[in-house]
Amino acid sequence: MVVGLGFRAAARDNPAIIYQILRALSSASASTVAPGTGVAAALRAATVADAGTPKAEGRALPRWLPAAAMAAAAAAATMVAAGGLVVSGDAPPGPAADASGQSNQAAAARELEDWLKAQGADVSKVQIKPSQAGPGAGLGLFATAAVSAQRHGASWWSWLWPRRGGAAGQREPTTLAAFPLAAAITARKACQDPQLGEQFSWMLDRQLLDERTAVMVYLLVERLRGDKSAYAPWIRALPQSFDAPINFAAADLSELRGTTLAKAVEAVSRRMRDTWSRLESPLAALCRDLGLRRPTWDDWVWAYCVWWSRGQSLPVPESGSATKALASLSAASNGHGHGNGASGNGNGGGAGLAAGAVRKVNIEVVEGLVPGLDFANHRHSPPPQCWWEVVAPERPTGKDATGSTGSASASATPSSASTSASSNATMVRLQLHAGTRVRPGEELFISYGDKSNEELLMLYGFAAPGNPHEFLMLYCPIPPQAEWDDVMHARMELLQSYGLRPQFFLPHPDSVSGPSEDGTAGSGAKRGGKKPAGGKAAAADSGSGAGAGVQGDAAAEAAAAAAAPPLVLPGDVLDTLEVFVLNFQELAHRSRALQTQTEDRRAARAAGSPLAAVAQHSPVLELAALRSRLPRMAAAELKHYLASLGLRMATLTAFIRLLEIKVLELEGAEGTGSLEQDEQLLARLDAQAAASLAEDAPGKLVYPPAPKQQQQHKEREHERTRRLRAALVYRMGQKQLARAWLVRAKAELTNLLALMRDMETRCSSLERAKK
Ligand SMILES: C[S@@+](CC[C@H](N)C(=O)[O-])C[C@H]1O[C@@H](n2cnc3c(N)ncnc32)[C@H](O)[C@@H]1O
Repeated sequence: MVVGLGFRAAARDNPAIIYQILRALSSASASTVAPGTGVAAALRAATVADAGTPKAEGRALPRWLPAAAMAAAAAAATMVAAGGLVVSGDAPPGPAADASGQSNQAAAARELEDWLKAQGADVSKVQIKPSQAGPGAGLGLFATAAVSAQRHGASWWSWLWPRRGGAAGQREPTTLAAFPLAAAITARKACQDPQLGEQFSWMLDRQLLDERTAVMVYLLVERLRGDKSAYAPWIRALPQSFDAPINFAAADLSELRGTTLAKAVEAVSRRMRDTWSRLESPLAALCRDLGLRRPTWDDWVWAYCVWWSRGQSLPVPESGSATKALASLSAASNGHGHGNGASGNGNGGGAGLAAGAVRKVNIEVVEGLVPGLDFANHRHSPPPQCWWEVVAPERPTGKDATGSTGSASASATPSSASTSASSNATMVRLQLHAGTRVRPGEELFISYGDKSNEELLMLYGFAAPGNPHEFLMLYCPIPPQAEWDDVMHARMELLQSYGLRPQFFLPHPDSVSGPSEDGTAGSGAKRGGKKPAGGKAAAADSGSGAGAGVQGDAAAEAAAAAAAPPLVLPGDVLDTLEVFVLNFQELAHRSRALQTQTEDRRAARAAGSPLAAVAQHSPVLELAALRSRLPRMAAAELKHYLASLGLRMATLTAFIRLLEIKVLELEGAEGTGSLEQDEQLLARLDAQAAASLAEDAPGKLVYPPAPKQQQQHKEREHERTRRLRAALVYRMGQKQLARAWLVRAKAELTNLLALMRDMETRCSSLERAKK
């Protein structure tokens, strides 16, 4: 069975290619690597040899969009910084202060701020210091002044002086900080490296190295360059270790037993090791030539984690604001002039476009790390105050984007960017959401996107309690391809025609919207849907213990099922499940129906007629509605519905089986115990955190300071607890989801069976009466 990474978190490593490239690099200095040399031949050979290697699945960069949650955080006046340093509030370091901790971190943050200013950043309204986002959150961005951003729309005084109020939606966003794109670390920047630039350019031009790997390799080399690196102050402020599970020790990993993440971590670690095994020696030779120490596996993991936890896709407009440019593009493609204000980071925080103001602006997407902005932490609730966008200097219309845009700025060296946050440099701006106000000293949050805890933990090393974007991933078991019979082939072909995979994602059952009246799939989570029940509430929703279901005698069971809210399965989930229960004839029938539908749509498109909405492939069956119509149904209709309900019964049974397996994986002997046990463990951790908070109260001086060994031991304990807590929050969410769906699915099956029985009874009595 293919282990799919539900969150598309796998790195796009191309190990064979990287190996060849690095080998080539190691045997040639900057001036000697050129097309047509022996190196070029070696690389050509490498590309040919690699042609058969399947491409790793690409994934969208973690985009920092607005959304929701920070949790247990407030408790963390004492926390272990991501760099493994113990930080105690804001108090200046006294004799007992951990010299390697707070003072180092504060000094690193100050040095970073000076460096950012020298690059041309405007950080006058922000400060980088220890975050309060949660245990291990490291540093964060804080406001140094009170700032507020007015709501979009007319000002309150506009009825008095209408013209001074300005048009609704045209207000410029309030900028809290601005970072020059020229200082961003991108593949282009790697190409400008005085020693390695030519090699990077040459390899990227020939697509022998992908942009992300180039940036990771560049990051690694920059770190090894130490004080000589152009980014030294930034690198010094970065975490030295990460809580992402690829760094977990075996004991930490065992806390994830039975989860999708555990499988994903295994797969990613294997790929990373594979990449490293190919990278290691050529990279070592390269570093030796540069006079740097030999890079280690830990260096590679560090670069990998830095990239995945801080990298961004930067939409760089040729002119003006990315938000407006994106709005203009969508307005132009929609053929009308009112943008929706969707920003570069998708948070809709930017100013909208006034009607008639459409001006098409080209955008180039650059992947990279933006020093300074990358210190902004995430939360989903309360909503983050900030969002970011790239703003290029205004240029006259009509020019082509690619040559002369922000990308040109992106290619400048850091030092040449010291033009201050002036209007002639492309800047990445941290903007305040309209209608928001921040106080001095308040931590500024952005959103990393509507990410589940699986994604947050995998990429960023933390999980957010009460995350509204949680989902459960289920796999349909597939035998090895060599064992497929005709039916299995037909199943997989139909699945592929639907554009589906043998796996699906389940948000909380309360957040799924039902199918619309025309039968179109109500797939996915309902926006602003009911918040998933957490903790005890969810446990109550889900019965008790592993595999808990509706218990008691048949009457009580039926009554409980009848009282349960109806099960709404997202359309794609239903379609996927049905593919695995249909028989051969039914599969062929579905295939033909799909073909007809495709042809109809093609014909409609050619004729310029409106396209019919794509309907969910399985029929809409609302049990309550069917039951209320039952007394009026004729025999033919009853038979028709009995056939459909028969299929639904099989689908539900398969679904329940998958859920039972999942619950067992999570809570059974191979898993990590029951949800109730997890709740108790989390409560214990909270109590311990509260106790140690009192012990390590900010400003409390301990003299003499604890011996280094003792401090290190304490730091390791903190790290272990932090990882355990993150694993707990994530796995509890998974257990809650699995149980909630199981209870709902079992109740639906009970109701469905009762309805089928009643239909059959009515059908036979109608037929008897006819005779
Ligand atoms: C883009 S960086 C932000 C800056 C980071 N705090 C630092 O010290 O460098 C992302 C990392 O910040 C931390 N982080 C961000 N938001 C967090 C949150 N809500 N809770 C805990 N850690 C968080 C995680 O370690 C994550 O990998």
